[in-house]
Order: sequence, then C-alpha cells, then structure tokens
Amino acid sequence: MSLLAVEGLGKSYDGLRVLNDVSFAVQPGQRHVIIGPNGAGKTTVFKCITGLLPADSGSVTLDGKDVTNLPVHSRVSLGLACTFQKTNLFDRLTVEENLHLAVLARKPYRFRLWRPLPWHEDLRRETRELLEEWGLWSRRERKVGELSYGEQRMLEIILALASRPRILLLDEPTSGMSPVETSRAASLIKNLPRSVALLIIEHDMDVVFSVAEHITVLHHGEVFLSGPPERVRGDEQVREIYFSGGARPHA
Ligand SMILES: Nc1ncnc2c1ncn2[C@@H]1O[C@H](COP(=O)(O)OP(=O)(O)OP(=O)(O)O)[C@@H](O)[C@H]1O
Repeated sequence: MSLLAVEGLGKSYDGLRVLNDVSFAVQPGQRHVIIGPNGAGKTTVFKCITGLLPADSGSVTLDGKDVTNLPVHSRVSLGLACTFQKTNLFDRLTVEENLHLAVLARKPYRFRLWRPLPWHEDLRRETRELLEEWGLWSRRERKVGELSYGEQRMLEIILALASRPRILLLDEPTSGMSPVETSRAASLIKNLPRSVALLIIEHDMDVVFSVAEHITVLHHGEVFLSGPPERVRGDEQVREIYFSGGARPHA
C-alpha cells in the first residue's frame, strides 16, 4: 500500500484552475521528487497535501486513511511533516534550544512547570542524540540567527525529523543556497533515514537526479509524467517544457 496517495486533486484560485486531476503516489521510504516550471502548481499540491489549503476535488490518503478533510495538526500526528521555502526558526535561540523545542512539540503533553526529572532528561538526551547524529554538536551553542542561510535551511530539515515523521515534504530545500551549500544539503537529504519517505519540490537538476528514485513532472497544473528518473531524463517533451518553456503536455 502507498504511504501517500493523491488522487484526482483539483484546485482553483479565484476561479482560475491551477490543479487539474493530479494523481500520484509515494511509497514508504521512497525519494520522490516533483519538478515542473514556475507556476506549474507544485507548491499548491504541497499545500493541499498538508492541509494548509483545502482541495476543491480529489483526495489525499495517508497510510490508508483519507485525510482530505482533516486539519494540518491531525495530518502531522499521522506522520506528515513539511518544510517550506521560508525558514521558520527562532533566530535568537541556539541550535540546541531550537531542536529541544521541536522535540518537546512532539510530546503529547501540555506545558507544566513541574515534571519528573527523568522526563526532562529524556528530552535532553533525545535532543543531544539528534545534534550528534546530524553533525551539529560543535554548533549547538550558536544562535540560529548567526548561522548561514544554508545552515538554517538544513537545520529546519533536522527539526522536521524531530517529529519522527513517516513522510517529509521539502519545498525547494536548496533554493537560495550557494553551490557548496547545495551539495551539502543534497548529501544531507540523501542520508536521511529510510524510515521517512521524502516528497521534494526541486529545481536544481543535479540535486533532482542525485536524490530521486521517482519523479513526477507537473506542467500547467497537470501530471505530465510520473516515473523513474531514467524515463524523465530521456523524455524529449520534458526537456522542451524546461528549456523552451512552451510545450503543452501530451494528454
Ligand atoms: N494565493 C494565490 N492566489 C492566487 N493565485 C495563486 C496563489 N498561489 C499561487 N497562485 C497561482 O497558482 C499557480 C500555481 O502556483 P504554485 O505556487 O503552486 O506553482 P509552483 O509550481 O510552486 O511555482 P514556483 O516553482 O514558481 O514556486 C501560479 O499561476 C500562481 O501564480
């Protein structure tokens, strides 16, 4: 069974149709990349999957459960996590404090001043494990606002993992990064654990082909092609879509 299934998704903004009958599926642990020219509807698909926007038609199924009408937080508790292009960190807190808050946010408790010590120690230990696992130990005391843009975006991916998602959606994880940062981010993404499936919107073709196991090409709000990277790489019309910007998809 697919981990995520998007079926017949349709969406309009003010009467203008931007998604039309979009269907694709993501398998457990799969690295699935969505590509398409500017305005193809990629971010809108993400917003419908996460619940930030209601779909006009179609359905979103997560691990066999229809989540089409569920709010964002319910989808998160079913194992969905997402990072968007704008970073969402606490600049004045340290790397460790940001991560600690992300770990804390996963715990199904409301804030209480007095908690048994082991509870706090568990949180702290988990935070430290994540810092070590992702090579952030030496920078744990740095204020997030002092990190480079690329480091902040990578930290955000790591924070998203703190919720132990089954599927992580990354919207243009390398946008705005220098070439060095881009290759670091690509290797971080490649090393993410297989317990989490990845659905990634990406424009950088080197990153796309180094990470993707499956690619869905969106064009004018429709799925133009969905298949393995070799098929996408060899498709003349996909090249035309990207490099001439003019081709309409075959039906
Ligand atoms: N809130 C909105 N109101 C009206 N139109 C919108 C809104 N958000 C997006 N659009 C339009 O919907 C279409 C799809 O936008 P979307 O951001 O999903 O595309 P995209 O493929 O992610 O583009 P990009 O690669 O440039 O980020 C575009 O024509 C865009 O202008």
